[in-house]
Amino acid sequence: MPARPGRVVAVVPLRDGSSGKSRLAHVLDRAARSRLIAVLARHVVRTLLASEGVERVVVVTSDPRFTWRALRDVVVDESADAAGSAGSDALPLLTDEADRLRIVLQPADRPGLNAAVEVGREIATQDAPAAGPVRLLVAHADLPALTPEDVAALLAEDAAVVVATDRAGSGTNLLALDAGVEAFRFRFGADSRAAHVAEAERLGLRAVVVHRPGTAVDLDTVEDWDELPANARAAVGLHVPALRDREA
Ligand SMILES: Nc1nc2c(ncn2[C@@H]2O[C@H](COP(=O)(O)OP(=O)(O)OP(=O)(O)O)[C@@H](O)[C@H]2O)c(=O)[nH]1
Ligand SMILES: C=C(OP(=O)(O)O)C(=O)O
Repeated sequence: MPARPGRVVAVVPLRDGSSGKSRLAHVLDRAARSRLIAVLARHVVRTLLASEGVERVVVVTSDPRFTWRALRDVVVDESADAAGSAGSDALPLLTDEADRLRIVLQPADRPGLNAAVEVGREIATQDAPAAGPVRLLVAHADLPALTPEDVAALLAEDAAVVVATDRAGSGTNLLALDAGVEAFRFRFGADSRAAHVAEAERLGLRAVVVHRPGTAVDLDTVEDWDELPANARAAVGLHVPALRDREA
């Protein structure tokens, strides 16, 4: 059995519903990009909450309003039973997952992706060590093919640092890390796979690089869309299938 901390907290950076997916701006208008960001985030958060061993999910965002709207279906129980028992003017009933999800505002004076992940690490470790050490699982919010099996595979790796690369093998789509290693600096951005492995080496930690279809496919470009498995395209819904047509 891996000797890694048993408590896993997932951290999902999600900037906002308007500035992301800029590399799709030539084929999707602003409203469609915003819908796409929401669909992708919902998929990633649902997958993490459904993954064995993930205790809670912390989404760090500069737009909590957008994020709450995007994740509403995850936390609000829309079943007929819930609607019937709640009455028309009652507050909505929450799903079982609701108390395992936290949406956190990224302070304006701590901008950028790496700062967002750092905020997530601080929150994830707030109750450690009293409640036990934490394993951090950082996951980008735009991974349409991610499955609970992918998450399990990353968590099964017995290395202090686990990097799941993007399609090109140069970026980092997910990163698992013993949260107690505070000296580890997040290096998301260009060539982050190499930067994260170098960071592990600097600290004398073992790093493992993982490349799986479900972890490698993010959705930044039209080419990424072409690489998506059919079931992941279906999960994304109606907004993107027209990408090729609109480009022509
Ligand atoms: N909280 C937060 N999340 C960020 C920030 N920058 C990027 N992210 C998130 O990090 C993940 C990876 O971001 P990118 O791959 O750069 O994607 P993107 O936001 O769509 O950006 P572009 O395609 O470059 O326009 C996504 O979940 C983003 O929402 C940031 O400054 N703050
Ligand atoms: C942020 C990263 O990449 P991208 O912007 O391509 O998702 C990364 O791989 O660290």
